[in-house]
Amino acid sequence: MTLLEYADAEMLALDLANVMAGALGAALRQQPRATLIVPGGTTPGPVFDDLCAVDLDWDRVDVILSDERWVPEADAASNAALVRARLLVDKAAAARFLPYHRAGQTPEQALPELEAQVAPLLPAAVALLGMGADMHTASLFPRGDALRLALDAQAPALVAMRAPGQAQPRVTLSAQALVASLSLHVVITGDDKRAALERAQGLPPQEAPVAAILKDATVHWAA
Ligand SMILES: O=C1O[C@H](COP(=O)(O)O)[C@@H](O)[C@H](O)[C@H]1O
Repeated sequence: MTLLEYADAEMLALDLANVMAGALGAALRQQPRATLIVPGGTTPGPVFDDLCAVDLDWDRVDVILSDERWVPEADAASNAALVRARLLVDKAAAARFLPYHRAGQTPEQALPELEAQVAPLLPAAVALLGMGADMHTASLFPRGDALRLALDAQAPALVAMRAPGQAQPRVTLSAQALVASLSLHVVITGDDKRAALERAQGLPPQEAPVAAILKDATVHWAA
């Protein structure tokens, strides 16, 4: 794991967006299309604001979520809604986005179709992940009902997850799908998450799921 510390969240967002754009550009010089994995939640918005303005062949980029809360996009909890509002605008509006939520279906019902669409897009050229103070990343939650499967090296790309304290069911990329990414970044802010990151490094992934993806990751932190 590499830890990069920034003077403030604005510097972090700018630098991280540039690093991600560089890695996406490099991938697009080698292959016809490139996949970008992005998180939801409260942290990545400023990174999206900078990344969406970068000159890239966005029409050759496939954007998928690290995970989704099983709610329609009109719901404030929707990760897809965040991505549409903050990333898929400006130059990045040309990217292709694959949302996960399917109205009228449970995650389990939707999974076969989603797996068939997502698996061919992996490994991703670039993945950006968030982390909660409880040491979850994507929707790999401590005590999640499918955590064992999601941490398994043979796991499918996508796993349905329910976890104590989480209002909605989730779908999440498995740890294997995340760590296969060619360029893997984690964005965190605040002292509580910094302390959680340090704690996670001494714990097994069953207790601290983020530990499963840290080995080759670059963690970007600002207070
Ligand atoms: O529930 C989620 O949480 C994590 C972390 O979110 P944050 O609000 O603490 O930044 C996020 O990475 C994930 O995509 C989301 O579904």
